Amino acid sequence: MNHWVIYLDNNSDKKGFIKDFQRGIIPLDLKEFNDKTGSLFSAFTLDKLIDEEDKHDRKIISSEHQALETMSSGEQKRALLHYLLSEKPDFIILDNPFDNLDIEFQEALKTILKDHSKHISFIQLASRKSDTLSFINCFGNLNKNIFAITESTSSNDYEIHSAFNAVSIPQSNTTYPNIESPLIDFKNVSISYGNKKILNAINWTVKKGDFWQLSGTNGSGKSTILSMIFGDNPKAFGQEIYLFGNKKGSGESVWDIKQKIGYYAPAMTLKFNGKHSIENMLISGLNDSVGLYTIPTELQKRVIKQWLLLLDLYPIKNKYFNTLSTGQQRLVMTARAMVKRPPILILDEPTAGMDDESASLLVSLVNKFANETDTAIIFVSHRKEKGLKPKQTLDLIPSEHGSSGIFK
Ligand SMILES: Nc1ncnc2c1ncn2[C@@H]1O[C@H](COP(=O)(O)OP(=O)(O)OP(=O)(O)O)[C@@H](O)[C@H]1O
Repeated sequence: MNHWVIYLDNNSDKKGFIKDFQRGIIPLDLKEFNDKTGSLFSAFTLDKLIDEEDKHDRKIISSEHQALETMSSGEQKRALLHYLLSEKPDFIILDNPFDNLDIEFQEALKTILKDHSKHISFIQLASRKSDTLSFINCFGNLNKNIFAITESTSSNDYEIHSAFNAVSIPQSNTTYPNIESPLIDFKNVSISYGNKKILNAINWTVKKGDFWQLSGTNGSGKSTILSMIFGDNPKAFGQEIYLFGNKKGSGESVWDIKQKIGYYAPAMTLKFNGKHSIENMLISGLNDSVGLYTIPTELQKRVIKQWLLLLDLYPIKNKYFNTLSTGQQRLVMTARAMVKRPPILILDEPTAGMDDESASLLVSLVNKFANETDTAIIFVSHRKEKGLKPKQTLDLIPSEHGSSGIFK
């Protein structure tokens, strides 16, 4: 039985390839899949299922106890795989299956896939060569929408970039009066959902200029922590959580808090599918808006020009953001979260789904933020991202009493 890996890079038209495949427009080399039934294991399928469950108020893969939407990424992927396998397709396309998964769950997923590889073919779409499944026996790559067979490849060791050296991180004209340090202070924070204990007595202080990696296995509570800082998770109220010196829930609106935090998670990119130029995308970061509703000032334009030069995008500043490669889009979005030089920058799994080269570029940019500014950075990731230089790590270690925090 054949199992394929198809390597993706910044030029790959993955969406187009998947769409064509589903419509039966299949490259000649893969014609063994003609007239076979296939399923798609991807973030896109999950979003569709969540939407459908929501709209029709019915469980498709939610369990008795929990809605799909509230599950952690690992739990969602486990539920999705279980559901797809139960439908017994001839093949499953695995779209970057290990994104957002911790090592432990990656291993569990590899075992499940290997067990099923005896009777189901897998087509793995992989941005990282090191993710290649052990039982893969056919290799290809995708350049734009052209598929080609390649030699079997062992994982590549990507050179870490030290790009962005020519220009310093630009200043901003946004000011933040009365910012108290510590910026974030969790005192003995414990959170449960019903009987399920999620966080157990977390004590965590983030100060000006800190560079944290927040890590932990799937379901350990990383998003829960972020939602208590950046979101309006009602579980935060009644806890001893201080943001910029104020107790959470004591008057400051979520909007007040969001103004002082730059935030980027890859899912946000989908919101920007209109016709926004790269320049306007960055300018809109100064105003925290999706589009550009006010005419930018000369000063704002000057600041953004520096950012465009830094990112080496100045010559194409008028190009539409949605025509850029995934890697370039991520760089722009990460910079966009930083243009107002916020006291806190949160990057939530920013390298998920990126190829090795673009991930190393993004890592370089984030290291530069840390070196040249006093913004406190919180980088959430399961991967030990090669080249990333956080000064401290908060690792969430789950137990039946909820996750406790270990500092490294
Ligand atoms: N509204 C909710 N109701 C019930 N359980 C919830 C709810 N929100 C989160 N959980 C549970 O809390 C636990 C922690 O979830 P969280 O999303 O914070 O983990 P995570 O570390 O971010 O995981 P991942 O890396 O997989 O995204 C999970 O077991 C999740 O199912």
